[in-house]
Amino acid sequence: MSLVNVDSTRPRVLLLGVIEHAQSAWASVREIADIITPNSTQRAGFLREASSGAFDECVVAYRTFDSFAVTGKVDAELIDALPRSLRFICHNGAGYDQVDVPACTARGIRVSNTPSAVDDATADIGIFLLLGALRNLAVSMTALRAGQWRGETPPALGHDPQGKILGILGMGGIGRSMAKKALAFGMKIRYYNRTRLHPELEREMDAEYVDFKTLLAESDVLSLNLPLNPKTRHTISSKEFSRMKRGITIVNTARGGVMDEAALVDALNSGQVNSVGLDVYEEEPKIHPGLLENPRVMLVPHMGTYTIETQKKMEEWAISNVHAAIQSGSLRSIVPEQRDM
Ligand SMILES: O=CC(=O)O
Repeated sequence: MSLVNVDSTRPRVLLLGVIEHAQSAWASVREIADIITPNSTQRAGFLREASSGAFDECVVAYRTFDSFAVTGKVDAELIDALPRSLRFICHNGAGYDQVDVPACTARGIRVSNTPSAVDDATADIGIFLLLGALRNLAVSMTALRAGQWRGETPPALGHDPQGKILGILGMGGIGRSMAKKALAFGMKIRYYNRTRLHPELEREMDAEYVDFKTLLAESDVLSLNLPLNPKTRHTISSKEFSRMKRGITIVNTARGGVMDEAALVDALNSGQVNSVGLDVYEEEPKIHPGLLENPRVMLVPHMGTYTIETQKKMEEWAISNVHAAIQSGSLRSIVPEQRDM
């Protein structure tokens, strides 16, 4: 543990990860709280450090997606090692599948994420992957860099987005941003979500609400925009692929685990899925070899929010949750599962 200028009357904040961009927002936290950072670099050490009392009296933890490398999942075991004083976990990211929310709830810890800050950047990558997968750009981009122009076997002709049905599975902020951008490419929007959108929002995106089976059956392109949790794991697997139009294109900027990667490889190999654009993988940073080998797969390494502007926005949002926790004992954006807490 390292700690600077400790004042026992000031609240303590546990910093899990690094603040890269929002330095002035973070400085304002430093003014009102003592910041504690772990020395450990892997989970076993972190658990020992936590159990030794190094983080005692911390009230809030700020965490980044990359802090997973040090702490592993924020699960019951980790929470048990953390001090009883901890009341809030402020996650920097929209997706919070690294945090076991029911385990936090059981210990009275409230969790926040950074919704909406990520919407545009993630949808932009979604559109890039959608166009890239429709146009089979992975093949020619790789060939060009290898000095082979379009390659020995030039890519098959691609498809235009105009007039195609884009099915959006999960119509939260990213799904809605994806819909608006896809409209500009002349796509027709259908969507399925647990709760139907307000009619005004549907009109804004010219989006038609359909059931899950219809979405699978009618989409030319399917975009996955749903969060990963135990209920959504492998929402798309062999049965679902078999219900899709043959030759469909799929884009996933959500989480790898919402789609069964092994079943996806089979569906690509059989031609049931024509092409795919992926930003996320089931076991990042490992990628299924069947995806790496397949030229009809367009891959980027989880870069949905990887822009200076968006990273800064996300940090500022997560820090605003730390502020709210310290100053008013509440959170700006508590995760939906805990809204009644
Ligand atoms: O993947 C990015 C995020 O969850 O914000």
